[in-house]
Amino acid sequence: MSASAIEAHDLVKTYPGGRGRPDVRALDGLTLTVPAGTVHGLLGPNGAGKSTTTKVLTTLSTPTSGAARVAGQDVIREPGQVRRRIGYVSQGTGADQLLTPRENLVMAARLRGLGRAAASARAAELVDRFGFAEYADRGAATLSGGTRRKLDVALGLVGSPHVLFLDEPTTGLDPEARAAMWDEIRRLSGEDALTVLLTTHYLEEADRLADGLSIVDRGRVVAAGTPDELKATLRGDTLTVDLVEPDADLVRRVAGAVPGLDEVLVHVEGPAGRLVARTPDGPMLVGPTIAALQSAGVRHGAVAVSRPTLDDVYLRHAGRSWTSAETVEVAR
Ligand SMILES: Nc1ncnc2c1ncn2[C@@H]1O[C@H](COP(=O)(O)OP(=O)(O)OP(=O)(O)O)[C@@H](O)[C@H]1O
Repeated sequence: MSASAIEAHDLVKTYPGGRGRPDVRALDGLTLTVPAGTVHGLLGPNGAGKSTTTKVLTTLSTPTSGAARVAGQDVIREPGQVRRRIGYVSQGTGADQLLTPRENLVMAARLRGLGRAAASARAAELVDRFGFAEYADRGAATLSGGTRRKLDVALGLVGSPHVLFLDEPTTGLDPEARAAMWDEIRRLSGEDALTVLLTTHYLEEADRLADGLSIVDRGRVVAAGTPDELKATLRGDTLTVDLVEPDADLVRRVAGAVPGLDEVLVHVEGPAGRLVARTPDGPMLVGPTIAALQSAGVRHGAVAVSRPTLDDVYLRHAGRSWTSAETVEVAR
């Protein structure tokens, strides 16, 4: 296998709009390279094109144009070869709730063409590796959400893939189960030199887990690199001021007039609000910003200066805020 486990070049995928509506360009020239043995995060908000990318790379969907190779094989010309080398864990559970985890694993192994004895051995290996011994012979429906999701991942590994695709592996899990899943994914990639491509809309997940990241917006990769590299592209600090019953227009006007405050965002949710701005020197700007807000009669709470986060990176590259794309307004 080449050093890249996934190479996608200029992928375009167009869906018919239907009823006279224009076509939907779900992928608009998406290019992606994932080195073998790494965890790569495809990060983007709903509708960015993450699932469509995964479908093309797992051969479930044919691109309108462009090319891609996965585990050294061409997804369009050699889809069968690609499928033999990958595992895919979709958003919904792949486990049969009427079977036990062990029976699910055996069935998946049999479907992959393993004989009875080999399938049982593979299931036992995965039960052991995922620490399922206690649950292995209970109905899958009785498992906790986190354990069920781990079973999904184990099912994705039955065929000993080179590349594992995880579509939103922790959506719907509580924080503890999410952290356990992160540990599992890290362990998997470390132990087996497995390449993992995971889609997520959790910035924290991408930051903690991914060796490399591609930020996807409107069907294109708008920024790529390690989480630290991406954050390092932003110089300066983020200044955040909690607001009490704010007048968004007034706050935007006042903050926008403070020299040195850039990319001022005002986010209002019910009686609470938040001012977020970028600045080359956060500590120096706290005083002038608070003075300006107070002299305009704006009531505020906590003030914080922080180093850039992936949220800021996304804002810079996609031109809109991550956490509240619909509610945030940008003033420049
Ligand atoms: N089968 C389809 N027919 C028409 N449009 C589609 C189809 N599948 C996806 N789309 C559209 O393509 C765009 C990208 O969708 P996609 O599901 O890839 O995004 P996503 O980033 O995975 O979002 P989510 O996090 O919601 O799964 C969206 O505008 C979506 O509505």
